[in-house]
Amino acid sequence: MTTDTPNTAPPALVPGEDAVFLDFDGTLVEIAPRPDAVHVPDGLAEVLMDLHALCGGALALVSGRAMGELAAFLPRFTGPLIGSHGAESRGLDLPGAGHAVDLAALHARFVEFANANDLLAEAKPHGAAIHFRSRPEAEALARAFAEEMIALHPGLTLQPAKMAFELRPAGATKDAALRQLADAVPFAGRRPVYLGDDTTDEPALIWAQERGGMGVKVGEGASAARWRLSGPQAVRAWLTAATET
Ligand SMILES: O=P(O)(O)OC[C@H]1O[C@H](O[C@H]2O[C@H](CO)[C@@H](O)[C@H](O)[C@H]2O)[C@H](O)[C@@H](O)[C@@H]1O
Repeated sequence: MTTDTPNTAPPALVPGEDAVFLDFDGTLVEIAPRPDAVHVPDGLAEVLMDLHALCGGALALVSGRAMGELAAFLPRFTGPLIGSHGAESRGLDLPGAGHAVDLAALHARFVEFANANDLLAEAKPHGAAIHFRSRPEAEALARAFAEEMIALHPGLTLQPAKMAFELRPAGATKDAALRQLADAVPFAGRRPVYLGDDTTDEPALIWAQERGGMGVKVGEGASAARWRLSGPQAVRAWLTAATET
């Protein structure tokens, strides 16, 4: 259930006991006008690598982004990645998602619609997204298009995002991926700590708390998380502090 999260900063991480799961956009890095315009601050990969080591390898990035993009944004982070909402991963024993969608045709249709309506199409390895951040008034138009595409592509489902509508494989969710990993090395026996900013993160925030861990909502908005950090800068400072103790 989504509730109003108190504006209470989480207590310090305990790297010897915690398993840390971090969303990317809006959590580790600030939201940008376009998906390819995010700024990754100097030193972020190094902090993540330090914390990954302190946590005995139990730190993973968990994103709706394509895994290859995550890797490209953070080339010096070599730890586990979960991309495309759980449909793909690196360094983890996850099955990935299967579907029978003609992605080339889907991507072409998204580009055609975006060009005709001054929107932005994002081709993803397991789906696609239509972004309306540059034209907020086009939200209903973008949603109608995404719903039309869903109806034509069984196996994909609608994933509302920040100023965007995505199509992702049904069943590929962040919390489903984490449920499959939680009892395996190096995460087993550790307290899950999940940080996220978006609706796609809510089930994972709830999952972490149900397992006796911490859910940390990043930024404004209602959430089921018990803890909150004000934005990516506060997240980075909180993570950095955990590497300095
Ligand atoms: O799960 P996340 O790591 O939070 O990724 C969610 C989606 O993030 C990206 O879109 C969002 O961020 C963009 C850059 O800040 C922004 O321009 C856009 O409006 C946001 O929706 C990404 O493009 C998607 O593929 C991710 O699923």
